[in-house]
Amino acid sequence: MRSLFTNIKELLQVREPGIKKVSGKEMKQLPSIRNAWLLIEDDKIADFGKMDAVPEIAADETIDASGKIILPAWCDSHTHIVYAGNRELEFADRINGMSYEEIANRGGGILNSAKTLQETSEEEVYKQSAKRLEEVMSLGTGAVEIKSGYGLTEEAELKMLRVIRKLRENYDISIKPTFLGAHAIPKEYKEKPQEYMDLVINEILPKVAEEKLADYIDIFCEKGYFSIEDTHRLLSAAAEYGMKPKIHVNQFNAFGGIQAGVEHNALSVDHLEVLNPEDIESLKGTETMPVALPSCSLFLSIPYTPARDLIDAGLPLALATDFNPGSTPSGNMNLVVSLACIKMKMNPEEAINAATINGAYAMELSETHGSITKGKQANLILTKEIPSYTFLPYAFGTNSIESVFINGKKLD
Ligand SMILES: N=CN[C@@H](CCC(=O)O)C(=O)O
Ligand SMILES: [Zn+2]
Repeated sequence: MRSLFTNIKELLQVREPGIKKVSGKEMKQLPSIRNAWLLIEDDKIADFGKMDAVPEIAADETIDASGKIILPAWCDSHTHIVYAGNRELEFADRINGMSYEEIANRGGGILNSAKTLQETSEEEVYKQSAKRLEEVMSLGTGAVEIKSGYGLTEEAELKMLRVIRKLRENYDISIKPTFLGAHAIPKEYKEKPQEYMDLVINEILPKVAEEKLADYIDIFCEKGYFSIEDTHRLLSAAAEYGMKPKIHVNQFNAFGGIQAGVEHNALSVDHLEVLNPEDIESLKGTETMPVALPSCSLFLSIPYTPARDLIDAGLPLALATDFNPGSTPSGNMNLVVSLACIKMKMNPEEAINAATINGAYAMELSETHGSITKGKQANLILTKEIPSYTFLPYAFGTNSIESVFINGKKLD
């Protein structure tokens, strides 16, 4: 099947093969072709160029994209899409003055979601999660990472990871699974947290590895959750199974989480709302991608990741949603890109790079996703008629997407 797009107002994020990520000043560059054509063949990008030099092409269908922009689908490298139920009651509590921390301390928060997930059947968790996955695909997401972490028992963590596996089997979208057993300390381990770490490392992790249920390891390295020592221990154990770290650090406190991640060659360090100059220094010269989650900052009214400090220091930055029931009940990458511009002072070019090629890097997908490159997966966003790509983050409440193509297929 060959589909030809013609008269594309602007074809965005056009790159040669081999670009894994963009950093610092490069993030300001968003290569594009104005008045372009694009050919997709089955699930891949076959060719593209300028309309004034369009070759004779025998296509099965031709789509006139006059006035419209085409860009690569979003790459969302940090989500918790698999969960059960919701936490709208805690949302109301927060409106009435309780903090996220206070809610967690009274047994709510992650433990609340874990209880619900433990009590929900695998089929039902799948059903609820599939609905969310379909929603984010329709919003332009073409590759996604999904974490466990609302199980917190062997049975429930494996249940979550099997749901992720089933989503991978049933949906034509790249999904990268991450094991986040160390997301919170269950109530029964409150006085003996080391025993919970023993359970995660000695019992659950080997089963996850045996069933090949996760590519990555994650931990919530935060005061009141897991320490630097826990982080070193878990990441060392996971390395034995070939699982690379993608870890939650510096959400509320900066106490060495980034350095721990970098020491273990983390693929990404995520959140980073609270950063000190040493954190930025320690990321320089590494292969670790910093990941910002601005919808979480919006929802919890916490600081936004200081994107300018990171980018101006020459570092790369990726943007992701953090879609989860407690801190970010939204998987909308379009909103993330808008917030990055409005609240983090990222330029539209930087935000689009962060949400495409750098997001792909944070899932080890930059060879196949994240740019308009010959041979890459045909994962595309076709916009409505819009004045420019800056209109996407500018019109933050508007749906500017006309259609989404994943692996060459247009979503219904
Ligand atoms: N911070 C840790 N984990 C999730 C939120 C968990 C929750 O509140 O359910 C996050 O990334 O924001
Ligand atoms: Zn998260």
